Amino acid sequence: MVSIVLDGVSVVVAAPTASDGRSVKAILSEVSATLDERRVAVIGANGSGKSTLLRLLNGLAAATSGRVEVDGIDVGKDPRAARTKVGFVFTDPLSQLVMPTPAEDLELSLRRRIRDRGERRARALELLAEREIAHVADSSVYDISGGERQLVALASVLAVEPAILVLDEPTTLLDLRHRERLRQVLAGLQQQVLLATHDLDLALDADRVLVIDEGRIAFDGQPAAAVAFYRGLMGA
Ligand SMILES: Nc1ncnc2c1ncn2[C@@H]1O[C@H](COP(=O)(O)OP(=O)(O)OP(=O)(O)O)[C@@H](O)[C@H]1O
Repeated sequence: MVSIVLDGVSVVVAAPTASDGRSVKAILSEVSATLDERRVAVIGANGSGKSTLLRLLNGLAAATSGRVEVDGIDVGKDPRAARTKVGFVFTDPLSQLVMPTPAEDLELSLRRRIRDRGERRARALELLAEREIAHVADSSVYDISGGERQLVALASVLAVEPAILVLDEPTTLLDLRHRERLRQVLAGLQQQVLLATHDLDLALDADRVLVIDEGRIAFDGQPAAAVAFYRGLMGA
């Protein structure tokens, strides 16, 4: 399995305050982990640093110190190469569906791989059919449901066959049926999957779970133990 290496990673940002106007805030502090399991979940309180950790993998966030590596590529040195390895699915799929219809969005993803327009369209429809959403191919992305949009975003990201799939709170906007669909899809993927979630059932599907607390890894291990630890941390 592809590996993700976080080696002493800190992310520090300027956090101006009324008193000194120049203080800084550590969003992540000295985070180290080598992740080579197929399914890794990251859980933690709001604002603990989960999204920032995920965004380090494709260079959307930059490490202030330490090293981030995906599939042997140093993200800090070559974020462009890292982005070819990492597919990113955001909580709100509308933030990443850039074309008017699902079919066109997939065709855009496929443009470098399939030059012929007819072939590209056929492949786009095939990929939508694989996700059981072929019926929305030519609808406006604004007219389809949030669950359908999430599946379109996933299909578009997977169309370029990334080695690693990163998802930031992918079930937040989904009803129970779409959430189950997404869980099944994730379980069947060949890619390494790293996701941040508040959905503890989704975390329990993982092979390994990191609990982030105030920018540090507070627990790293088996899902059931990690969820129990997190519940304790939350006083729940
Ligand atoms: N570029 C930035 N500049 C300043 N503060 C930031 C920046 N990025 C993130 N933060 C802050 O860092 C903290 C961690 O944010 P992050 O989005 O990583 O948390 P999270 O664990 O994903 O939270 P949630 O569960 O609410 O989505 C938050 O307090 C956030 O406001």
